[in-house]
Amino acid sequence: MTAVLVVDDLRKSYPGRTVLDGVTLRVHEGETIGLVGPNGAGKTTLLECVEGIRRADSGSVTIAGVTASAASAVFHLTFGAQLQESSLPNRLRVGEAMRLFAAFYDEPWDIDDLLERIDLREQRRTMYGKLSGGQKRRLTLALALLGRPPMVLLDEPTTGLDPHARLELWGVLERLTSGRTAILLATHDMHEAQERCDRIYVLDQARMVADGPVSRLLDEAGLVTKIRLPHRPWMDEVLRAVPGWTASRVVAATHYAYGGAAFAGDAAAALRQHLTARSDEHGTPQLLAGITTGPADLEDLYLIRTGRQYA
Ligand SMILES: Nc1ncnc2c1ncn2[C@@H]1O[C@H](COP(=O)(O)OP(=O)(O)OP(=O)(O)O)[C@@H](O)[C@H]1O
Repeated sequence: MTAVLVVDDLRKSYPGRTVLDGVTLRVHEGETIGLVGPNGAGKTTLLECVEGIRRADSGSVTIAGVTASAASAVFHLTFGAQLQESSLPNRLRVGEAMRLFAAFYDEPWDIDDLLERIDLREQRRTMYGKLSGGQKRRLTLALALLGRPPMVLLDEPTTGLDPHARLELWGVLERLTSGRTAILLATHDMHEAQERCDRIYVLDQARMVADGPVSRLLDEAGLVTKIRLPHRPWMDEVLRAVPGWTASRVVAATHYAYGGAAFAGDAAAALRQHLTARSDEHGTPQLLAGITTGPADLEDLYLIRTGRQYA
């Protein structure tokens, strides 16, 4: 597979703070890649360095073989971007915005066709300020893709949208990229990232702490099965005796115990056995009734890799 975006050993510091500490990343043709990480992890800074609007201290960024540079018109044709603050003048009409942006490109998308695909044909004469949040987001996404770039960068594109508007936006993205355009998506929505992305990069405290397809990351981290049960102070001691247990997370009075493949089969039964012994001792029979078992997901991996609670 051809790499469209190549980021190598990117470093960026602000006075007294390192924001990117040797970040390396690849996005290949047609891939949808998720970039996740806690607030302040450096995601926006990374996207800004990729777009050439922020200069890194060292390292390199190329898109479609062109080196990132704010001044290079050729570089700006290699990608489209929908940023957190993407916005247009309130009085600009939908059709006017399309024509304005189309003028930047040699072979832009046909405007009527594009309006149809983003379901804004009837809003052609509507001013940007009068559109709903979902319509605004569909329009700015279409403008990012109007020049048919090989790559698109999206910074939290669905944040603040209701579930229908989110689905509509994903529909638009699929219709406009058709599996050809490389997509880098920064998001806080773990379910969306798991469902939509081919691979995930987890950025935490300026470094990439995990990268790969979600199923492989979960497997490697030993996070296949999740058992949820009421927490007791002696729970870790009991779990250490259960084969396959890899990690735990405690939130308020709930204990989340994780395990790899070996944990999946009889772990809940083994756990029940261990707990039965302790339950008698501690008089907590309701513990057994509170056990639920299910698959671990990207949110679990994220919380464990970027949280400060380790097993
Ligand atoms: N121009 C700047 N000067 C100094 N510090 C900055 C500047 N821009 C960002 N930072 C700091 O760099 C760190 C990373 O910020 P960044 O916006 O890249 O994180 P993020 O992962 O995108 O966060 P969020 O998920 O909240 O959008 C933060 O601590 C932020 O305060």
